[in-house]
Amino acid sequence: MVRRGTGAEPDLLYIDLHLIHEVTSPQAFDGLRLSGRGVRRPDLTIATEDHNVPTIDIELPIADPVSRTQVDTLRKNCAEFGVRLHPMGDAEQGIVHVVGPQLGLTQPGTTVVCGDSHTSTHGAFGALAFGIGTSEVEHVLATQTLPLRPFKTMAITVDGELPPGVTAKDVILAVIARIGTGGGQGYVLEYRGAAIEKLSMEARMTVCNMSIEAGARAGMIAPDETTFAYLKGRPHAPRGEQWDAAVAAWRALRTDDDATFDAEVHIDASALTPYVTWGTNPGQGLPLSARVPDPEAIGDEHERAAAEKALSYMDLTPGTPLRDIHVDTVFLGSCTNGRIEDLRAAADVLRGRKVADGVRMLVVPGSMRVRAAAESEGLHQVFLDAGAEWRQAGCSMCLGMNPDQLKPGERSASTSNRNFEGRQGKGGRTHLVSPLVAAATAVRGTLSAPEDLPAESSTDTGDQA
Ligand SMILES: CC(C)[C@H](C(=O)O)[C@@H](O)C(=O)O
Ligand code: SF4
Repeated sequence: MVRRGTGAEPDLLYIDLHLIHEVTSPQAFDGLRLSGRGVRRPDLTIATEDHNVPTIDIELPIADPVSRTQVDTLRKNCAEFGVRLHPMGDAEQGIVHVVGPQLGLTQPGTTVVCGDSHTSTHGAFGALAFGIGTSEVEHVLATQTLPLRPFKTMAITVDGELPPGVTAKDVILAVIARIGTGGGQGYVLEYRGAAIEKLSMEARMTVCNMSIEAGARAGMIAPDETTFAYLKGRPHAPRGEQWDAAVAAWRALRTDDDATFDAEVHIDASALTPYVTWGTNPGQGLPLSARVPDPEAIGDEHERAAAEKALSYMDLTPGTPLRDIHVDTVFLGSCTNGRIEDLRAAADVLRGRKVADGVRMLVVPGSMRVRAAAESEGLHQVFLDAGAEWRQAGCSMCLGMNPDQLKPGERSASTSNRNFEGRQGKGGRTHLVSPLVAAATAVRGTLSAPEDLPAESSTDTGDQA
């Protein structure tokens, strides 16, 4: 089979959607200014403030001078170059990877880029979506194109049915534990199989979001009825006849049944259980029912050394049941798990229960729209009644570029995607978990699944009616 573009020259891709945030755009705009260029397609470019924004007191000026400068610079750049911006407090503001899909901007068959590694999220729609560096951001701003060499292809087939309580987050943590943080390098991953087809769009985004944590630039899922139903009626989705034509074209995008891949991985969904990470990269994960691994038992020298280093940073002893690990912080949010279904799942666990003494739980919706939806369903009240904090939208403690950080030595259960050393604050320790595990952990104070919780002590006698 001859593959187009395998020669020395890269292909030149036209970019259908360019997402921008405050962290990776300032030098790109500076570059445009220096060379006297404008933004080629402001209509295909959209910006939001997410990384540096505080999640409380957002009506006040940003206290941290670095964050304030980042956000002010984005505002100035967007005004000068005519780029649509959703600033802090705006009804459409939020994490860039939550905002694009919810506006219906992310569509099947399109090319989506952003100066952000988790752009892979948008692949859930059957888009080719990947993160780019700041010089590439400048290139796309100036030309709306990007030179690119083809990737290798990897099929990740998740067959069977997920057991109750096992979520998209557990699927992707299990995938990364299997193939490793370098396993996807050079590949675009296609997630397929019965268990993937059954996932909602939000769950598919959770899976594709973490493709980058397996080393892949992008991950995708074939568009289907679930995709079309999600998109229909969204502000930027096609309408009327254009909608019908679009759906007809999108239906043709699926991978052929007889397609071959450069690599294949098979996972049996029915064998999966809730997953948590014990180490300092997203591949260092195990079923919640397991124990902290013993580096001595790891054959591969490299992996053994990495495990030793990780356990020392995480202050964990081999053999400790993962369920016995105490946390002091629970973070529910991020572009991995900060959508309305994630909040609903966690609220279902927390309803009628309390966050354990000594545990702080932060609930940070992925966007202002998610926040509004949660409030209209009363979820915020469930979180507040349980003793959690209900915040404004942004990246928040996913990486702590705002005041939401772990203190040195603090330990979190976090629904985000990276557990690197210091990721959530200098000296902080992170266990990556699903929203269900996050909520149950908040109640028990140690890493837990909802099934570990005693039945709700309901005071509702049902005689009010
Ligand atoms: C700040 C940004 C460049 C970074 C990324 O590329 O992913 C961030 O979003 C992250 O999650 O670490
Ligand atoms: S939520 Fe986290 S992973 Fe997502 S864009 Fe923000 S910092 Fe990056």
